[in-house]
Amino acid sequence: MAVQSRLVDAWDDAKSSLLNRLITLAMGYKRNYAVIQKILQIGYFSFIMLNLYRGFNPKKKKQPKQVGDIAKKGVEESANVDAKQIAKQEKNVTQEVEEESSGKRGRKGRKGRGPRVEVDAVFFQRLRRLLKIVIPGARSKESILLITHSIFLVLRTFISLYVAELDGRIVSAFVRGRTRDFLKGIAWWMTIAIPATYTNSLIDFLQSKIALAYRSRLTMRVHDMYLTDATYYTLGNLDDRIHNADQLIAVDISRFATSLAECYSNISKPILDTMLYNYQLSNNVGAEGLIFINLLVQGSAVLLRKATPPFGQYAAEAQRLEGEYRWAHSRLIENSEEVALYRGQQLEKKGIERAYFSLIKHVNRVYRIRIAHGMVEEGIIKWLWGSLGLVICALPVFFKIPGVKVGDMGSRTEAFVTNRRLLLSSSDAFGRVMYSYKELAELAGYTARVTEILDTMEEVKAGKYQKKLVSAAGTEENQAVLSTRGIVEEAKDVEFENVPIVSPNGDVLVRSMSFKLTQGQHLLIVGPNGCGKSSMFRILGGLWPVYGGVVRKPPTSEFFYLPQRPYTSLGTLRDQIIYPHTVSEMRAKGKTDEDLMAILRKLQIDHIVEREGGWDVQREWRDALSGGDKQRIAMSRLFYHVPRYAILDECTSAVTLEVEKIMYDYATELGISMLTVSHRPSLWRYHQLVLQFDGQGGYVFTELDAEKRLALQEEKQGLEQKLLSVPKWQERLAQLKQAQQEQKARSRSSSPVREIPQASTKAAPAPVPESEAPAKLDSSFVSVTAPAETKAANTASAAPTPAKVAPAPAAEQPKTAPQAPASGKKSGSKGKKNNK
Ligand SMILES: Nc1ncnc2c1ncn2[C@@H]1O[C@H](COP(=O)(O)OP(=O)(O)OP(=O)(O)O)[C@@H](O)[C@H]1O
Repeated sequence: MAVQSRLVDAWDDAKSSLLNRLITLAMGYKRNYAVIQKILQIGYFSFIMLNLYRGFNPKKKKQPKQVGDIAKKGVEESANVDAKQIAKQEKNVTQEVEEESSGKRGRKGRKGRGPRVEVDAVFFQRLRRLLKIVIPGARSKESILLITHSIFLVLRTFISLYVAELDGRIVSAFVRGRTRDFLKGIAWWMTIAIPATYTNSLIDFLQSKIALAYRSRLTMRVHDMYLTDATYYTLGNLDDRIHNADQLIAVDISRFATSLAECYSNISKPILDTMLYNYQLSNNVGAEGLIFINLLVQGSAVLLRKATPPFGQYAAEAQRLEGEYRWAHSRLIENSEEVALYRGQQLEKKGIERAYFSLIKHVNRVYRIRIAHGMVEEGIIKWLWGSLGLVICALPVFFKIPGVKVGDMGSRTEAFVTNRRLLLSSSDAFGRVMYSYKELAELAGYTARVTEILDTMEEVKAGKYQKKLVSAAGTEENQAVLSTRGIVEEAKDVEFENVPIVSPNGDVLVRSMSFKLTQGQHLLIVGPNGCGKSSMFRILGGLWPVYGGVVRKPPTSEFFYLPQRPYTSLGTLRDQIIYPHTVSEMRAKGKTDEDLMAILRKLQIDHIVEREGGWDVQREWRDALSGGDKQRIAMSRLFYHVPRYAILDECTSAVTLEVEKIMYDYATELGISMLTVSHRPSLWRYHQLVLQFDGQGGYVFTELDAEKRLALQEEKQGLEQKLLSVPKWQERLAQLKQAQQEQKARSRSSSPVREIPQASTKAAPAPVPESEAPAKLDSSFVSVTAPAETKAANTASAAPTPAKVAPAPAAEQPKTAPQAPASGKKSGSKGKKNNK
């Protein structure tokens, strides 16, 4: 019993001491309420700031090997690796490039196999790089716009805070029935509307201006890179990474700029709003409840974030597919004439629709994902957090909060309305921070696309290409060629010294080429299709890399290129002739329209000026001029610029021999050295040197004796024509032999045999010049069957009856063929029948 009573006493003591302590704690809490509130508020805001900071600066994850890394090794460093490794590596690069272009990557990219598109350290690293471009300095136009924009964003938040309080006052005046206060409140409401509406409109305006300014900065930077060093060419021809640079430059940069500008106001303002509204709320309802509810909100936000699909990845993929679809259309427009003449629209339609449906399939998939995600998102943000908010607003009414007065119904209504408005604004702001995660993910997608083009251009400019290589490129011998780089030196003459000709896909067309062309000499380049004739020009023009040896040449400005399909620029007729000069450059050069007219007159195309309506008429010259006109306009460019060297790549294929002669004579007169690719023998006499490719990797560089070569060519053509007749003559010979055998057989079986006098039975051999005869015909051949068409011809011919010895088929019969003497009597039955 005693023990029990002792235990009860001890328990009572403990209870009263705990109670005392709690009372002391509560008293202390009440006494220091203001300080505690401050500490809680500071702790709460520090926590929010830390969370935000961590959100924007995630830990750097170990980066997977990117395609670029592999590619860097692909061509450049592969000399140090054995052939097996190269083949394997090449296969990987090819596979990755193929996957990239066929859009198979999808979420794989997230697992580290492809370019990452996530809101992570890589994204912020890329974004920082782009921000340096779009906001180049603190005093730049963009900074000033951003600061002004930020000021108005803050102003709007303060206006909202004031409006929340005003709203409470108006409702309170209404509940209390105080007409004067109510009207005063309404008057303020109307007054505040003026700065509020102005601020809102200005925020939208400034946001658009910022987006435009970002776009311009980035576009200018990309143009600077894209339109120098022929990057627009190398990007498409020597590298496989960028398939639609036009889409990237024209559309993706714009989307990035808009998204970046939106993200700023959609993230910075809601963050500021959340802080200010929550601060105000914590003053009104106490920091404790707010912290508790915010912890719940933070927890659900983390869940929501985890459940957010990779929208950035989806945005990037959608952009890529948009680009493919657009490209399919632009290809059709570019080649509309060819497609129309082939009636190839059905096939083209299939291709275009394939691109379109790939895009639509992807967009639909994203829409479906968005439904589920949107439901979860709205359920949490709007409904769950909304109800929590209502609980917070009611806290001062149901719980006694130190320092917060709960007055009459009017004050309670005022407090509730104000808090509810604050809470709505706060949850809206927090919701926008949450939604902005999605926008941020999309921004990550655009950032990745824009960074991709910048990175690729930088690498391409530095000579690092990623291209699907031909299988032959993997051989040890070819790798040795691909792994080195040659030297380009400036010189007066053109000289190749042991230079390999290599196509961008690693095909070694000629292992080592050497030749020299001094100024004033003309070089003819011949060889079968695809042997590397134009490739040599591309190396000479600096478009393709030099993989070895030494290229000595004058600067690129000393060369002028005339292709088979001349380029027509946008602009006037004058612009076509002076391209790539501008009119002011033309004037500075001391040239006038009369000079241009003189050039056109020389090329017999001066009538075009009047026909088209003068020098200043603008047209789509590609369609307005015929093929020959375009080639002559291109020639006029040559005579306007008068370069030291002209590269003529089948540039006279559509003009007459007369115009061709005028062009070559005039170019020679002007001292232009010509490097011509042409299969026309008529051009030989203008060249002293010839570079002949054999199409097997070999070549001959020698002097060109046009007369001798033309004679040889003629003889060769004659022989080739004769050789064409050989099979027919052989067939004929076989017929004759067979006829002879039949004749002999018949003569042996018939008795008594009437001897045919030898002289009269001798048929003249077919009238074949000796050189053409495949074999000497036996003179005893008589009365054999002629081919149908010959028989008809013979029947129609005048008497005497033509020989029954069949001549060669009509088409093959030489014009000088003598008539065979008649021998109708000895004709076989078939011959007789025919003669009837
Ligand atoms: N941009 C490119 N990318 C990959 N390969 C290319 C590229 N341009 C040309 N080639 C390849 O290089 C090889 C040589 O091409 P090139 O244009 O020099 O031939 P060519 O001798 O001028 O032929 P043709 O007489 O038909 O014009 C061809 O096999 C071609 O497929």
